[in-house]
Amino acid sequence: MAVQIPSRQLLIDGEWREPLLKKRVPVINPATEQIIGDIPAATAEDVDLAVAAARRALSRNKGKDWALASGAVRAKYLRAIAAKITERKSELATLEAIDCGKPLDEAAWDMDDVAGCFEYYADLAEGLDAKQKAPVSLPMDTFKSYVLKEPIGVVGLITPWNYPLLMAVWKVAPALAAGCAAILKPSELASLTCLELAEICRDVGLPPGVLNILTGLGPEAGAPLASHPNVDKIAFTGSTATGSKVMAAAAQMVKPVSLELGGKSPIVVFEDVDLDKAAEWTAFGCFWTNGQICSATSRLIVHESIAKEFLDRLVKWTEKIKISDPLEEGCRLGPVVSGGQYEKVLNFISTAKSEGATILCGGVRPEHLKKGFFVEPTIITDVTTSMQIWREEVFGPVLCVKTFGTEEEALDLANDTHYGLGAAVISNDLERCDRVSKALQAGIVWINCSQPCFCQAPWGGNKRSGFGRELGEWGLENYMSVKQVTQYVSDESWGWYRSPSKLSLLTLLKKKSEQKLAIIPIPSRQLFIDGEWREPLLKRRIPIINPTTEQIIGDIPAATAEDVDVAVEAARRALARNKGKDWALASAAVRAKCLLAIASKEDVAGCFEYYADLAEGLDTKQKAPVSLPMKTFKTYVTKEPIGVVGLIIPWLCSQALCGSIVHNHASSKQHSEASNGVALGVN
Ligand SMILES: NC(=O)C1=CN([C@@H]2O[C@H](COP(=O)(O)OP(=O)(O)OC[C@H]3O[C@@H](n4cnc5c(N)ncnc54)[C@H](O)[C@@H]3O)[C@@H](O)[C@H]2O)C=CC1
Ligand SMILES: NCCCC(=O)O
Repeated sequence: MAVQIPSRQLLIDGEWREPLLKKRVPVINPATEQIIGDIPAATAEDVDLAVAAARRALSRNKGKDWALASGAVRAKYLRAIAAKITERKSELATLEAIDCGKPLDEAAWDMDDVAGCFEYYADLAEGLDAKQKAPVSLPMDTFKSYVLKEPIGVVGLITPWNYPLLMAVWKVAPALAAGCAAILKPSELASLTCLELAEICRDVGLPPGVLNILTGLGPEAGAPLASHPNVDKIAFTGSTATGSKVMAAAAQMVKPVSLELGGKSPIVVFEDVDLDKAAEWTAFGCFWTNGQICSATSRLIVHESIAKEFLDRLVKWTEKIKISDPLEEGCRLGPVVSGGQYEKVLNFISTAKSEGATILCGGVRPEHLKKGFFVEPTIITDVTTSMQIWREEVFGPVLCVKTFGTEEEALDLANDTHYGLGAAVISNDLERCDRVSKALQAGIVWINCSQPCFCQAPWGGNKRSGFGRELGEWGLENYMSVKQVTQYVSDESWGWYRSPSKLSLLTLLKKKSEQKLAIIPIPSRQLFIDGEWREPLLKRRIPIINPTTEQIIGDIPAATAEDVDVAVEAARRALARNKGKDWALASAAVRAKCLLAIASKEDVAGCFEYYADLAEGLDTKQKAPVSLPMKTFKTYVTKEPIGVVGLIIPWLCSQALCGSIVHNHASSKQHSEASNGVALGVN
């Protein structure tokens, strides 16, 4: 089928604009290896124009046209875009399939998801208005406080090629719903549908500059966007290596980022499963989207008692997968996206072979396809945990396999990765599934399935898979900043300073307490590590100077990298002790008790007490159900501690601890104790 590729330019300020340097990048159909068109290639000069257009969009009519318009106004545009996507579904799906190589049926499914995502965020945009000015309950009735949620501003959205339009829309829809203006930079390997989104935005009359679309190369268009001083936030999906560069660039401007990166996700298959059902989910979990899914469950961990029979069955399912041109009817696996990706996948397979692994099936180009970047779905056994194929993301249709004997062994294997995006568990024992889900270190856990993804539920990873969550209400939060508004509502004057007409009581009290403080001895302390006072390994100390008298009044221990290592180890042990049950996996009420015990001993009690209350509340908020449009799946959300956290605080530490200068003013004694106690800890 000859498909017409529209010739497009960059979308800047609501207009098609030729790139200033007039560069273009060829579009190659990965199924035929032929050049079928080209896309405009933006450079830093175009990024400047797009950022300026986005800023204008935010400030036009004093913001009332977009950022300060009601959510209901923005929802109308989102719904109009959704309707156009649905109207053009078949054409868009075809463009997607020939651009990135995904089977046409999958591309059509993506277009439904794209329209659904715009609809979903239209609903959330409407809901935003009613949620503004949410009151904050305060312990003092002389103040009242509320919270405003505001659009972050101009956001840069950088996206990959595996779901070219869907990954873009996971960012575009919530960013626009929130009231941001955006610059989208899709992957140079697949941008056609994003350029059609540009045409759709023009069709529906989206205000100029609200969405700008810059196609082009990563270093030439993505990098200047990430480092641009007038961009307020970057949301990135792509490889861990590029994500780290984007984060470093954004850090120069202290710009927030959210990162959705790679993965090497496990699927654990227990001995009690229906072999065919489990085999189909295992194949789908790794071979769907031609294996190019960041959350692909590409490490199979199967119980040793069923391994042989299960693998026989899995090979049979795999060999039945129809590999063809993505536009051919019934295609279930197309080519990988590019020549570079094809070479990369084949190199992974040959390295696995040379390291001693066995190619159980696949591993080569399908015989019937002489052209195109096709790789047969591949299953690799005899894998060790030190092999590249076990540790690194392939981003192609390659599954590696290990067996286990006990649940504990399965979990050790599953969590044996720097990544933490997805994980799946297949078993008929739902209690076991629940237990295993809790212990899997991943942002998304599938039970008795792998990969289904709903725009209502949060998406994102831990460890080197990135941070921040897309989709659901969490996706909207990504593009909003939270503003606290606090008002003094008492008729009394504040009374902190000595009034010109009378000496305030508070000032007198303060003077008294200062006098008392002058005679308080400064305790001599060490570092607090692993529940013990420990002298710094290099035995260094820093003098404490009383800023009023300029005298040395004591000293504090000075940690170095060596002590940090010891403290981090202690914190990791604290998390792992008793399989986590002593702290991280203990009920939050247990942690609340500790906070209350501390509160009773410290003058900084208010903050500890407040978080003790919140900790107690955490338990009942776990497993919050997410309402889904399909009855065949159910989803819930749990909140887990991030892990070991380093807390670095400035010299105003006692205030930081109190959270408020209003009801707790700490003495200098408390200053030094606090800085000893909280330099590093487990959250
Ligand atoms: N966590 C998630 O939700 C997803 C993660 N991915 C990950 O993405 C990777 C594959 O996608 P690719 O497009 O190859 O990733 P990539 O990291 O090469 O490119 C991603 C995007 O970043 C741009 N880019 C490249 N260099 C840049 C730079 N220096 N500064 C700014 N932007 C730059 C590219 O042009 C592209 O638009 C895989 O590793 C996969 O795991 C893909 C899809 C979803
Ligand atoms: N089903 C969408 C998964 C997108 C991704 O690769 O993250």
